[in-house]
Amino acid sequence: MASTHRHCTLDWDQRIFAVDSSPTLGITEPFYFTSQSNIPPDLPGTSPEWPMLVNGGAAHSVCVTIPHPVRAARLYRALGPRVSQAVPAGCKVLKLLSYLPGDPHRSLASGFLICDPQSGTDTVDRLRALLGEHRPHLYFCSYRQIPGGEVRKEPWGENGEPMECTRVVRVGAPDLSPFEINIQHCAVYNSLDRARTVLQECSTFIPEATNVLDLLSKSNTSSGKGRFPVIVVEGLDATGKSTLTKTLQESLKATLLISPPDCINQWRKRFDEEPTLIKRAYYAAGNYIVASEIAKGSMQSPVIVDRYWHSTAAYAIATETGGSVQNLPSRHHEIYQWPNDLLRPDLVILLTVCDEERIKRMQRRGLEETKEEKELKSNSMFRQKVEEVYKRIENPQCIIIDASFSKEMVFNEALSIIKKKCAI
Ligand SMILES: Nc1ncnc2c1ncn2[C@@H]1O[C@H](COP(=O)(O)OP(=O)(O)O)[C@@H](O)[C@H]1O
Ligand SMILES: Nc1ccn([C@H]2C[C@H](O)[C@@H](COP(=O)(O)OP(=O)(O)O)O2)c(=O)n1
Repeated sequence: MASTHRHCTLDWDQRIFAVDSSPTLGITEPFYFTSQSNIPPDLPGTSPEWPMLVNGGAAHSVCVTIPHPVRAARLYRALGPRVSQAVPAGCKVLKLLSYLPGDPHRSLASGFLICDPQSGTDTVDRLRALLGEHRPHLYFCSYRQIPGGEVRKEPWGENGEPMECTRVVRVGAPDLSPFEINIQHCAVYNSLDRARTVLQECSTFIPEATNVLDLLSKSNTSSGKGRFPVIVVEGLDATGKSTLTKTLQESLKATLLISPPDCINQWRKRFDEEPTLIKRAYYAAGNYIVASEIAKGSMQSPVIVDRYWHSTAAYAIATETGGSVQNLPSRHHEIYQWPNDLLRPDLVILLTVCDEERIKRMQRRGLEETKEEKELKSNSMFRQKVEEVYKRIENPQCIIIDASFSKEMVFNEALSIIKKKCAI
C-alpha cells in the first residue's frame, strides 16, 4: 500500500471525476466528467445530459485530499454518515472518485457527490458548517447547469468563498475503471506485505493492530502444506458451512480450522467498525495466520477450513462495487487471482442455497444478526454479487454444491467430491 499518493491542490482541473452508479437516480453506470480544458484525446465527450442537474438541481463534490491512505480512509469513513445526515431530505449522496488520467493508481482520491434536486442554499450552508473544520483536507466544488445546457463548476475558496467558474463536460468511461483500481488499493490484499503495512500504519490509533501484527510475526505464514488434503468450505451466512465442516471433521478425522482464527477473533468487532482499507487488512492477515495453522495441521491429518480467502475477497469486492452484478470487475480480472504468497487449499467447496431457505435457516438458528447479515438479508443485489465473486475467484476455483437439500445429502455430495478430487 503506497503512502505516496499524489493529491496536489493545483491539479484539480486536470482530474477526471467518476461518480458511482445509483439506480435510484437513474445512473445505471458510473458517470465521468472533467474540465472542458482537460478532455484527453482518448476520452471523447459523451452525452451532455447530467441526470443530477435536471430541472435546476445542483450538485456538490467533496474530495479528501490527504495523501496518507490510512488517514484519508478514516476521514472519508467518518464523514460519510455525517454528510448524509447533514444534507436536507431529498438530497442523495453518491460515491465519488477523482484521479489524474495519466496516473490513476497514485492519484486516486475518494469523495462524495451530493445531489440536491432543490438546489437549496441551506445545503451549501450545512455542508460548510459540517466540513469547515476539515477544510485543509478537502476540496469542494458546486455544479449547476446554466441556460443553454452548459455545466459550470464553481470551486470553493480557502474560506469557503466561491471562486471562478469553469466549464465541465461528461466524458466516456476510461479503459481502466477507477472503481476497480480503488478496490485493488483499498479492499483486496494480494500479499501479506500490503496487509501488514496497513496494520502497521494504523497501529498508533488502533492498538489491536499491534496484537494482530504480533501474532502474524509468531506465525510461519510462508510454510507449505503437509501431505494431507486441505478442504475449504465457503458460502454466504447460514448456507450450512459449520454444519458441513463439523460432520466432515468427524468423518475424515480432520483438523477443523476457521478464518478469522480464534486467536484474533476478539478484535473482529473493532476492525469491522473501521474503513474498508483497515477492516480488510485484518481479514487478510487472519488468512495468513490460518495458513500457518493449515500447514501444521496438514502434516498430521486432513484439514477442513470454514471460510478462507474466497470470503475475504468476495465480501470486499461485493461491498465496494456499486449497483448490480454487471458492475463487478469482469471475469479473469487480476482481482480474482489467489494471492501468490498464501497457502492454496486442494479443494474449495461453495455452498449455495436459495434466499428463502437461507433466511429460514438464519431465523431457525436464532443467533444475533450482524449489520452485514442484515444487509445480506435485505439486499439481494449484494447477495448476488458476493456469490458471483465466489464463483469468479481462480486458482483454485470453487466447486459448487446446491446445499438446499438435507444435511445428509449435502454431506454425501461433499464427501464424494472430496474422494474424487483429493487423495483420501
Ligand atoms: N442442509 C441443511 N438443511 C436444513 N438445515 C440446515 C442444513 N444445513 C444447515 N442447516 C441449519 O441451518 C442453520 C445454519 O447452518 P450453519 O451450519 O450454522 O451455517 P453457516 O455456518 O454457513 O452460517 C443451522 O440452524 C443448521 O442446523
Ligand atoms: N476468511 C474470512 C472470513 C470472513 N470474512 C468477512 C467477510 C464478511 O465481511 C464477514 C462474513 O462473516 P459472517 O460474520 O457473516 O460469517 P460467519 O457468521 O462468521 O460465518 O467476514 C473475511 O473477510 N474473510
